[in-house]
Amino acid sequence: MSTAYRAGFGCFVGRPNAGKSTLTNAIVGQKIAITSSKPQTTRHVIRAVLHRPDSQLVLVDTPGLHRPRTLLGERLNDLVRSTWSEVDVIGLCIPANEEVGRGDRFITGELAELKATVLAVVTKTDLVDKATLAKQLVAVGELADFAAVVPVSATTGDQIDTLVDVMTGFLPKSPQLYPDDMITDEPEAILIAELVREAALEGVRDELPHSIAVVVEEMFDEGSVTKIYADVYVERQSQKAIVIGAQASRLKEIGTRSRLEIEALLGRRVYLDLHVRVAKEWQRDPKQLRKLGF
Ligand SMILES: Nc1nc2c(ncn2[C@@H]2O[C@H](COP(=O)(O)OP(=O)(O)OP(=O)(O)O)[C@@H](O)[C@H]2O)c(=O)[nH]1
Repeated sequence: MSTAYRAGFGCFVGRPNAGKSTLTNAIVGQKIAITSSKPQTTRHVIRAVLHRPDSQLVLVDTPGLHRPRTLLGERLNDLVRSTWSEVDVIGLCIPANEEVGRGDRFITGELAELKATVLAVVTKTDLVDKATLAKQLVAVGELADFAAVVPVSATTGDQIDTLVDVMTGFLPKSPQLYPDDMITDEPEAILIAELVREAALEGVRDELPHSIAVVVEEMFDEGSVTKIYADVYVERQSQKAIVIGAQASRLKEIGTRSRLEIEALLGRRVYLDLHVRVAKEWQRDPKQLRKLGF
């Protein structure tokens, strides 16, 4: 008996910090989506293609839906909604260690309008004991009539395979969508920019994540080394000083950290040159936004 091939798009949604990016990484088994301990850092729609003998799940990474305060915020929300309307299966992520709240209810309401199959994913199960998890599964089940409720831990890998099985089961019968060897269709430059941005964000405790943007200006191979020239954009002169640090110590740290990640991504030695520039109020300026890829 032959089983029909299934293929389609899936994505994870949920309030900021719900664990969407980490989950995507755990599923793909490789660092593609960018995680950070700060909320709302996922910006670009990054597809990860998950191959199985009889199925192909194309994961689309969306930024968190949030109250738009700037033009950038509005664009992000538009991006989220347009992504949601294109996918076949949506995993609503709700952390096991935080009570179901208004944010979850808001997103659940938005999802009800869509054609996609919606399942709930209770994330970060490693952070709670069994009794707490059981209670959370009940609370999540009461939120809506989900197609399934799957508890997972991206950190330990627990139930990750099960989640993929469940999501794949909801995909439509379809021919393969992408070639076998494809993991992501995101241009390398954007992944690299995101790695630099992630490193830049790590040390800046008091700044909003949206105040930093990174653009790879030039990238070429020279012998065995890939040379990359990237601009780190901040909004204000004072932020520039913070990113650079005393005697450029922070900038060096950002460079070292992201260079190692980029070398791992490309599998080559990398020379990375970072320039910090002030793009005043860039979050509110449509022209700047377009230049930075939004
Ligand atoms: N212990 C534990 N921590 C997790 C797990 N998954 C994610 N985290 C942590 O939770 C935080 C948020 O994870 P992200 O994957 O960046 O969350 P996100 O939903 O993509 O966040 P936004 O980009 O803000 O929407 C990070 O500090 C992760 O390390 C998990 O399974 N276990």
